[in-house]
Amino acid sequence: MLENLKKSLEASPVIKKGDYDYFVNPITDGIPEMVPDVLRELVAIVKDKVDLKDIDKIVCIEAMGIHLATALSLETDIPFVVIRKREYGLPGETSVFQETGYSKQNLYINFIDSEDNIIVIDDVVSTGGTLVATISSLKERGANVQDVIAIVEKYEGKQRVKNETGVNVLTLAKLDIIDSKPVVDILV
Ligand SMILES: O=P(O)(O)OC[C@H]1O[C@H](OP(=O)(O)OP(=O)(O)O)[C@H](O)[C@@H]1O
Ligand SMILES: Nc1nc2[nH]cnc2c(=O)[nH]1
Repeated sequence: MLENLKKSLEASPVIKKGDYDYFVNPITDGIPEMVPDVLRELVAIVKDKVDLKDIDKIVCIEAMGIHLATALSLETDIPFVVIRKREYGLPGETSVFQETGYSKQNLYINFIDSEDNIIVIDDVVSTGGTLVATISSLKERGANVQDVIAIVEKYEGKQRVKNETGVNVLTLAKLDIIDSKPVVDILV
């Protein structure tokens, strides 16, 4: 299963962001072009693995969670909300400090209500900084974070998310960068 995803991840160029090895792939960057069949296959697996019947909202993180949430929303008719990198200053907005292996910035949460039953979908969990901060913030708002999905797991971030939030992230592929080359295992 997911042979196309494996091939695509293995073909990812690796660039440097400071000391950080950053892989470039359609799922995580939108370049090279995303093949619709791969996206369909990912959504089919998420639908199969996650109980979506009581989910009020799919929540994704700008930018590279948006195409995943869109595809899942079209397949399930569940609405989605984007955690943005832009501040709106709307009533009820909360900010989250996001730190990755190569960046630091604020994210802004709007229109996720107390008691909303949500799933979070993102492209990659690496250091876990993004998901730890967003899951904690969503819980503080009173949302019930039923499931969290990241298509690719890199480094030890998934374990960090588990340790710091208690949430198990569903990941479909593990990618390590060894000698500047991606090494990939499919997990489902
Ligand atoms: O586990 P972490 O180390 O926190 O890394 C994961 C995050 O890094 C990327 O986001 P980025 O802020 O680069 O934004 P993008 O989606 O716009 O590429 C990715 O989309 C994840 O949200
Ligand atoms: N595309 C991409 N996104 C990331 N987010 C965190 N690490 C990475 C990475 O290596 N590549």
